[in-house]
Amino acid sequence: MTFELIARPRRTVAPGVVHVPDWLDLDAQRHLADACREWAAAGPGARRARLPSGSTMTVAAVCLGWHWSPYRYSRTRDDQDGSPVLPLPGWLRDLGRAALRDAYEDPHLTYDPDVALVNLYDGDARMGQHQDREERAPDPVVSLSLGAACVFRVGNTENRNRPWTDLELCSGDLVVFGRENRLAYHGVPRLLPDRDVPDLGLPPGMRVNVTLRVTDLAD
Ligand SMILES: O=C(O)CCC(=O)C(=O)O
Ligand SMILES: [Fe+2]
Repeated sequence: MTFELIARPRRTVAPGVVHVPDWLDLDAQRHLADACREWAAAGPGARRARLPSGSTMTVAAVCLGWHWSPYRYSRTRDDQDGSPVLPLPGWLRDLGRAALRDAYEDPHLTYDPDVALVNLYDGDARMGQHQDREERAPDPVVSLSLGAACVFRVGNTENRNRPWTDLELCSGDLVVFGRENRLAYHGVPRLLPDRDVPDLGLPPGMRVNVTLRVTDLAD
């Protein structure tokens, strides 16, 4: 298997939006992928959420800390069997804080995410342009990608349309979006299944994305 020989540079895509390629080394990717596999298999498992329009998302997801279903958070898996949401482990919160500090190049930033969404993409799965706006806190979103590469589209804060910037996210990449672009529309228009992928024990062609956020909600 061949890998990129030329390092991809870190990039500030827009104010508050930073892409750090290869932020997770291979061991860290394997550790996170193993955990995602366990979360996706626990209890009622990952599910493709139903949208208010009646259609079903093509991405399957499992949540930690708070259960997100379109378009609200709850402590129980309300669109599944009603069981309690899985806990958000401290090590993942710490990983998110380290990611944010690296992306924003400020080792003193505080960041206490209380929710993680684990998204599982395969085949034709995609995610339309949307805002992450069910959170009460203004803190950034931290996104970690594993497995198959994809196009990640970062748009503007006004609407789903242009201007936008398309990034290629590969396994181990970090994206942070916050500050004046915390509410930027974003999405995943397609996977890039032809790219080389490190062996993380994921099914062939699968992409996993973990986003950490601060809802600041109370029970
Ligand atoms: O899969 C991604 O990279 C983005 C996921 C996302 O936007 C979300 O979970 O709200
Ligand atoms: Fe999102």
